[in-house]
Amino acid sequence: MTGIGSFKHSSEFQRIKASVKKVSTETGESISKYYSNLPNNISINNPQDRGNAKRGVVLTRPHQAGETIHEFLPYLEVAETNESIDSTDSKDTLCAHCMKSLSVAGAGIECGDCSGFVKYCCEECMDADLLVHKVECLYLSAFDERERAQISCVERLILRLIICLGQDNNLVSQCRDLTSHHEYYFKFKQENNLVHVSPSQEALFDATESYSLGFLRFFEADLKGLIKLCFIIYVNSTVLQNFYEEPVGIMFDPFFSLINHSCEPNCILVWKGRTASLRALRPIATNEELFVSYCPVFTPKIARQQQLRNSFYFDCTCQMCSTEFDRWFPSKSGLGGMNWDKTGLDGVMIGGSEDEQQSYIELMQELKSVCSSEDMDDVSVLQSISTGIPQLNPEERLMLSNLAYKHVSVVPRQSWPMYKLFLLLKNNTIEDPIANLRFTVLTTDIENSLEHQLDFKVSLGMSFYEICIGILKLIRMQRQGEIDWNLDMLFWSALILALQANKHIVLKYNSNFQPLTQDLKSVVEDLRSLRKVDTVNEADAHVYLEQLSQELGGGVNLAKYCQPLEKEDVAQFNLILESGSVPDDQMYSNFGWLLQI
Ligand SMILES: C[S@@+](CC[C@H](N)C(=O)[O-])C[C@H]1O[C@@H](n2cnc3c(N)ncnc32)[C@H](O)[C@@H]1O
Repeated sequence: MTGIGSFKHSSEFQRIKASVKKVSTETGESISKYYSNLPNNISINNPQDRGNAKRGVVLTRPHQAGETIHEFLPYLEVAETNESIDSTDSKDTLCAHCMKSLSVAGAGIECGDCSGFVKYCCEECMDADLLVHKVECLYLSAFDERERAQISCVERLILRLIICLGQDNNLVSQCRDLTSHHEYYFKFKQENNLVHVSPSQEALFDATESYSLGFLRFFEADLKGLIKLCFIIYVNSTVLQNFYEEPVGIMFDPFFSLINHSCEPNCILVWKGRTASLRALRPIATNEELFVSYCPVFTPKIARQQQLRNSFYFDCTCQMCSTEFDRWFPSKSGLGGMNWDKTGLDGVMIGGSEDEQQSYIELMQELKSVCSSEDMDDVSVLQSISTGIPQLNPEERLMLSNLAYKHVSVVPRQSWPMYKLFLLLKNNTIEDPIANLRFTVLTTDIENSLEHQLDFKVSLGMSFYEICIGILKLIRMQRQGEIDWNLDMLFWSALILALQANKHIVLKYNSNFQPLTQDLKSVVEDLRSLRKVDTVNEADAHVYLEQLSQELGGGVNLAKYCQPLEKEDVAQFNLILESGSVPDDQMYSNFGWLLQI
């Protein structure tokens, strides 16, 4: 690695400075020529009907539901290194180049110069990343270890973008005209806090000031350009997910940045390891514009709108946002739903009963009591209800269980607040395998039914590893005499869960939708391969799960969760496997017993 002194005398340093300066001003010209490597089934257009949306992406030929529209390696990716952020059990340290889980892909090589902050799975990955990391490393080395651990992956993505600009003129041309909304920052600064900004925007503006000054000290580049680059990343980067749809970092890609938002998207990005695959969620016609969702679709309407306004600076006018009531708070009749007041948690039921209105209001008030603090403003309250997963104390847990029990008979189980309750209870019952499996089933069932309703694969949030853990923990408890359960019922439900997980996997990863019987066959095959393990012991089960996690694309270490399996456990699996398949009419009707909260 070169030292900072020689870097600052290098031509690379000068190129970066010149590129940042160039990015600071827009050209307003047509950008298509800078995207000449796009496949010919997509093209960039200028939508007329959505205010300042500028460009969008359209299809040049029809696509079927499930069809791959475009596969690409994101231009830039950064794995999350700050362990306190969104940390989930299944997450593992990722290789900074290929993004594979280090415990799956290899022992791990650390970059010595930044004291192991950046890790790789092998020499090849380290070499492949060298061109960017050698400059990144100089930047990171200026911090002590404690400070470095606090550096967010957003800041690192901006840093990597700045470095890449010096190496790629085409990227400079692409970035010049990307939507960034950095003008809001300058307006806020110039008008001396007169412009209304939310607390989260203010926090972002403060972070921008600190990032851009740090970059200014290091690169001595144009400050306006550096600030614009921060906003290019805020507005155009996307969360990087592992197979289980858990956030593991962020990515930026100039092509993906051109796709506009709809709360009823017609395409979705799915991950196969490092490869991003853009898939049609429904049939899309020639000249139809592509839309992804910038926020989780299954979120209350006002929370979605606030998120879009806050982070992307536009008012969504899609169909889901234009309905009179919020579709995620439906009446049991299916003909109406709640319309929430924008400034509080008061709402009126349109086309449903008063009881339903009362239930929804009570549910939201109680969710507010566990998810937000007293001094939050209305925007933050809504955001925290929709995104927060607080730790519940035993009284709160009991309160939420009773609440779910009380209201499930009044409002539909597939409504958003019921889902939120089950999700909170699922996340707060990790120590109680039975309750945990029960709430996993409940959330999964709702996600699954949404998938059918919407023709849209929402984050199922359910995964093979959760099921494996759930089943194996229960088997162990049964064996140790801690529970006395009807194993038939347990395994039957577990198998159905596994079938649903498998269905999700098949839908996501095969380009054609497959009939149910196919899914069924393949999951039974999967479970059979578990049975095939001759000596049933922990190591074999680990090997099986590790193979599975490798097939599924890295980023997760399934084996960590495996519980020892013994012969009699496998015999129980056999019972189910020998019974063949689950009849269709049982697929979605076997959860009654789990509803006894
Ligand atoms: C990732 S960019 C999408 C590409 C952008 N249209 C362009 O031409 O650069 C995100 C920005 O596009 C605009 N945008 C995206 N979806 C929109 C929509 N449904 N309605 C209005 N503006 C939208 C907003 O300004 C948003 O901040």
